Amino acid sequence: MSDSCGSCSSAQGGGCSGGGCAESPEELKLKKTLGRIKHKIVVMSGKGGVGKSTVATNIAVALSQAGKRVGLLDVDVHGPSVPRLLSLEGQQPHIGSEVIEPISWSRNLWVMSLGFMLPSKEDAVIWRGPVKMGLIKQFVQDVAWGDLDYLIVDCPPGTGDEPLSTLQTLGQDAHAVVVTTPQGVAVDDVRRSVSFVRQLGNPLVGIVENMSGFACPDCGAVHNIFNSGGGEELAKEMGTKFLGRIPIDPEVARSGDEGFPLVKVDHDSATAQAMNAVIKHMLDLADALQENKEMPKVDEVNSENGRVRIAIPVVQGQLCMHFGHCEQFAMVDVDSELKSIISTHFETPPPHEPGVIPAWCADQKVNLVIAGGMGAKAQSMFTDRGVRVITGAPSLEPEAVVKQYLDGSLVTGANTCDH
Ligand SMILES: Nc1ncnc2c1ncn2[C@@H]1O[C@H](COP(=O)(O)OP(=O)(O)OP(=O)(O)O)[C@@H](O)[C@H]1O
Repeated sequence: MSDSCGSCSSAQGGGCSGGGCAESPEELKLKKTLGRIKHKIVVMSGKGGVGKSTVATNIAVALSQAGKRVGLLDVDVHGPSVPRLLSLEGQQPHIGSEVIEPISWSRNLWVMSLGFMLPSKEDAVIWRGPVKMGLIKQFVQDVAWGDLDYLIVDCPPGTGDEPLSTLQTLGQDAHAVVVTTPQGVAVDDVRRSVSFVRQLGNPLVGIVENMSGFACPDCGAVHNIFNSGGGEELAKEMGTKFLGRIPIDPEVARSGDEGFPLVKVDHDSATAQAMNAVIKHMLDLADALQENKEMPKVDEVNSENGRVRIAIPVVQGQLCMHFGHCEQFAMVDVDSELKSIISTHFETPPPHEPGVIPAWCADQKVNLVIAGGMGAKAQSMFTDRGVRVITGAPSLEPEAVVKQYLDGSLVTGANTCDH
């Protein structure tokens, strides 16, 4: 068995043929299911009770109201609350010999939750890690989700088995949304969640600050009774997007208790508008994927005997969102035929002056630059030297960015420096 086979599940199950790993029927089934889902969004939080399930449910409902085909998966094995939030308590999904039918909430929103499987809502679930991990995989692979525009996953809080298993099952193109409240402790926990997502190499959509200010039921205005802005500061510090603030609103709690998500029953209040502003970022993912289609494929980029050098500006070991302010460039050499990384080394660029870095990159035999933001002038200077440019890449470790680029899962957002 080759070294690279050692960690694969086929090898561990004894099914590796040695000349390349044959995928097990389960792995093929999972791949097929995931191949029919355009966007996977995992809603996480560092801490419990910050409104993660409320946000996940409202995202799913709002996307379905926008005409998208949506699946909502509640993998909070210790406190599944989605059935209550959608008035689906007591529903029983049909379990066939090969598939489980999700519960249909509307014409284009389907739901699966462990809550449907428990005999009563008082039942506690005491399962160890491997059982929970198996269950999460089964909920993705064995549920008849069909063709979806979005699968929204409500994860338990923290950075334990369930979020790990969820992201590993859904794959490297699953995006994370991290929910926090403005308080310091929650913000610290979120810092851990963001690092966790990055370590796994998954992209983040960004951070939502829930329970931020108070929406007065009498005058409709939002009052900042406690601190707010912690989530926004953290997003800035961690180089990710701030998706917006949602105030504390008694209507959110009431509509949740009654099983009608706020975005279904209210379109005009400050809170409904705040939620819709957050959801707009999920809708923008589709546009980003569209832009991605224009991305040059690795075999369309200039190369030297099939070896393409990709330069990524980095700061503190991760892609730097501002091209001109990077500390170093990671030079990642890839085999354009095998679509694999050959080697990575780091180079310190000369001081940033207009035109200097494009010339220096060309001297370093760079064929492609993948950056967060880059001005139009710099882009054309690269192009003039035969160096292709991709902008709007996420702030991840350089090899994680290149792996996503090579397997076609790199999702680019807005060019953060488009002057
Ligand atoms: N913006 C808000 N305004 C008022 N109440 C809210 C708001 N967001 C959430 N809540 C309420 O806070 C409580 C906790 O919310 P929710 O269950 O969504 O949190 P969670 O982070 O998913 O919790 P858990 O850690 O238990 O999974 C619920 O009663 C919910 O109705």
